[in-house]
Amino acid sequence: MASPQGSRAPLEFGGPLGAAALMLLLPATMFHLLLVAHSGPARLLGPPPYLPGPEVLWSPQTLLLWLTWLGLQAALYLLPARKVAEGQELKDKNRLRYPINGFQALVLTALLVGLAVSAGLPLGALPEMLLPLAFAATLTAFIFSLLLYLKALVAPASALAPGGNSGNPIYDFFLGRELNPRIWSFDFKYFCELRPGLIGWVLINLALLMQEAELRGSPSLAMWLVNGFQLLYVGDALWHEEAVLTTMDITHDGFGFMLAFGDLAWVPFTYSLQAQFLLHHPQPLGLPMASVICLINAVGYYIFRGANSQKNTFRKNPSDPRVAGLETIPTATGRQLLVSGWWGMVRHPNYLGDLIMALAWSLPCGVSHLLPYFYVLYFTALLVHREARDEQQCLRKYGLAWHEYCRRVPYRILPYVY
Ligand SMILES: NC(=O)C1=CN([C@@H]2O[C@H](COP(=O)(O)OP(=O)(O)OC[C@H]3O[C@@H](n4cnc5c(N)ncnc54)[C@H](OP(=O)(O)O)[C@@H]3O)[C@@H](O)[C@H]2O)C=CC1
Ligand SMILES: CC(C)CCC[C@@H](C)[C@H]1CC=C2C3=C(CC[C@@]21C)[C@@]1(C)CC[C@H](O)C[C@@H]1CC3
Repeated sequence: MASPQGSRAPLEFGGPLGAAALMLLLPATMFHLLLVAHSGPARLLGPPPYLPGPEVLWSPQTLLLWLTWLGLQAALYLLPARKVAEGQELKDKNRLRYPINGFQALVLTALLVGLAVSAGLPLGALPEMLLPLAFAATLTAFIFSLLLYLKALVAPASALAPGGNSGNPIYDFFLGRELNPRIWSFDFKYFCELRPGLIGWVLINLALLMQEAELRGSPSLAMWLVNGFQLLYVGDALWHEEAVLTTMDITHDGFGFMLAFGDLAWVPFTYSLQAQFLLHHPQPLGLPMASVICLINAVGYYIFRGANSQKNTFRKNPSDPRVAGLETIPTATGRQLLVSGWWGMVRHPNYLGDLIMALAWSLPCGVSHLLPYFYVLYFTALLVHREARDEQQCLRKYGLAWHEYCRRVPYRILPYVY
């Protein structure tokens, strides 16, 4: 099958073999983490304490709960939005429209959960259901990716993604064939990227905090910090929801197993690992250390938000007074590249800020275990790989101008190191 660009796009993620391995490895890693976080020794690299049987993983009630959650988030997505944004220009010169109501969905979910808890909903029971819930999410991701793959068979060539159309079914199933699969105006990829997984993550964190309060009389300082930091991160992502429309996930990658599993299962069940760890392995944390950790998170957030906002403002309106004074490099596409400000320090200052925050989320868990640092390790690998993919795409887009940018700003993420 020809790629939509006419010539075949180079294979990523190790081709079909790499894709097949990742489809097994990613769910296995997620279940391993969920099991190990509960166990006494909590060894990241050790064997899981036990292998759960089908009776532990599978429960129709949990599947129903998970589908209700997806249904609730879909209903909130369909509510009137404060704004409707246009996406990047597509190959057929059209632009898709996206509702900007993610933050509203977060607030409404919080209100609904608050009401349900005050009416007696035992949210503290959620941590006991993480394994079957993660199984339901993984199953949903597999079935959903299969339906997306089939849907792409009848999609016009102009709707296909540049990457996920190699002709190898395993690779294409993993990467995703259609760029923006939709039914009417409901955009599946955009919905999944920001709603059920991200909001589910903070809900799981909250349930872990409530369970800790039940067990120990009150939540620990470490648990408060992890909850607060990650709520800030998710709230920020939903507040700046429009920015996701320019990420490679929306503009370049198809919607397949990688993103469906990543969004629906990986994010809520592994990104909540620190809070899971703290519930079962309470860590003493004094105020001086907590203040240092808050400072680290604040520095990370300052860089992350400063860099993202500077680029978004510049891309929307280069004459905006907040960015008009910055030095730029012209490119043959007519777009410019910032070469001073945050984007003149390293080529991915937003990744640096994100990584500093990742560290701050793990530090409240102490230094006795490696497990809570899984996120830092995984995230470093993800961002290094993502940065390399982005470089390739920028090189294709901007050619010589990108070479000039790399010459002027030689470091990728960490000044003078990488
Ligand atoms: N928590 C998580 O799991 C994850 C978090 N993230 C976070 O999401 C955010 C978005 O990340 P991501 O989509 O990867 O990438 P970026 O937001 O960094 O966007 C990269 C794009 O920015 C533009 N760009 C690059 N350099 C310049 C420059 N000097 N001047 C102007 N524009 C430039 C290019 O696109 P163009 O020129 O076309 O505008 C490039 O393709 C980041 O903050 C990241 O940390 C990302 C992945 C996972
Ligand atoms: C399962 C694999 C390991 C890969 C999964 C990748 C996904 C988990 C991530 C791909 C890009 C993402 C982005 C975010 C969350 C993680 C995923 C979905 C954000 C929404 C996180 C908050 C930021 O402010 C914006 C991010 C955009 C990209």
